[in-house]
Amino acid sequence: MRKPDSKIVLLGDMNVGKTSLLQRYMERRFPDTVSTVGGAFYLKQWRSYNISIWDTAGREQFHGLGSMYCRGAAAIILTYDVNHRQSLVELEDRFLGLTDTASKDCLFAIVGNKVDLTEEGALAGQEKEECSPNMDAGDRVSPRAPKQVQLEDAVALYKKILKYKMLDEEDVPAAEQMCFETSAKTGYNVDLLFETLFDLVVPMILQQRAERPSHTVDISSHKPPKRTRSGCCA
Ligand SMILES: Nc1nc2c(ncn2[C@@H]2O[C@H](COP(=O)(O)OP(=O)(O)OP(=O)(O)O)[C@@H](O)[C@H]2O)c(=O)[nH]1
Ligand SMILES: [Mg+2]
Repeated sequence: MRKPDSKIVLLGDMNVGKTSLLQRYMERRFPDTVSTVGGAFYLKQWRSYNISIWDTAGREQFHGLGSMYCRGAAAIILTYDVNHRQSLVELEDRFLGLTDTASKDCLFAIVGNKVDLTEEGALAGQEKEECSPNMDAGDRVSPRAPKQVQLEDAVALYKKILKYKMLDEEDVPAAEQMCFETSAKTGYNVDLLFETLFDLVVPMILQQRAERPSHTVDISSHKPPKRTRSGCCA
């Protein structure tokens, strides 16, 4: 297997839907999930590049592994549940520090999942998309409530992250481009999320390649050393 060209990591509290988002994108379905143990990864070919996408465990007991998974990451998806404010708070309190091992120019996306459970999601007609024949989880009817976390709260967190990382707003993608509301259940915005990130990491891959010292020796331009009379090389 070829070494991945880039790495994207999903972080966030348990139960916010990290595994479901990844399965929705990679397998185009919404299966029953079990709480992740440690981590797992998928490999996605995007154009001619291999991108690894790491799913991590949100459970407290696996917290120590988070920074290991983030090592060298080109992008991190910080995931919360729009129906649980605390899951957004946890991103700042518990997960942001884990990203210190990521690449220095790491991108951040902030993703509020489970919008299908909100009144707003229902009004936006997201239920229509979910009637797929492959639906095998979550097809129970859920009571709807107003969203507990607004998109502006995610935008505010994005701006805090830039400060924490000492990044200039002008040098990174705009908050509006990097804050998403999704539903792994209906598929709402899931392709947009992953594919926006893939398109943003490709130039990073190209830049890394350009900066990497070349180990290739051009033998056609190599001249053999001149021989001296004594037979030693000059
Ligand atoms: N209604 C709805 N339920 C969802 C959505 N995404 C995930 N779920 C449900 O939420 C529960 C947790 O989903 P997971 O994907 O396992 O959550 P996780 O973030 O991977 O959790 P950990 O692995 O423990 O960190 C499951 O019952 C999912 O079916 C969504 O968009 N809408
Ligand atoms: Mg999981």
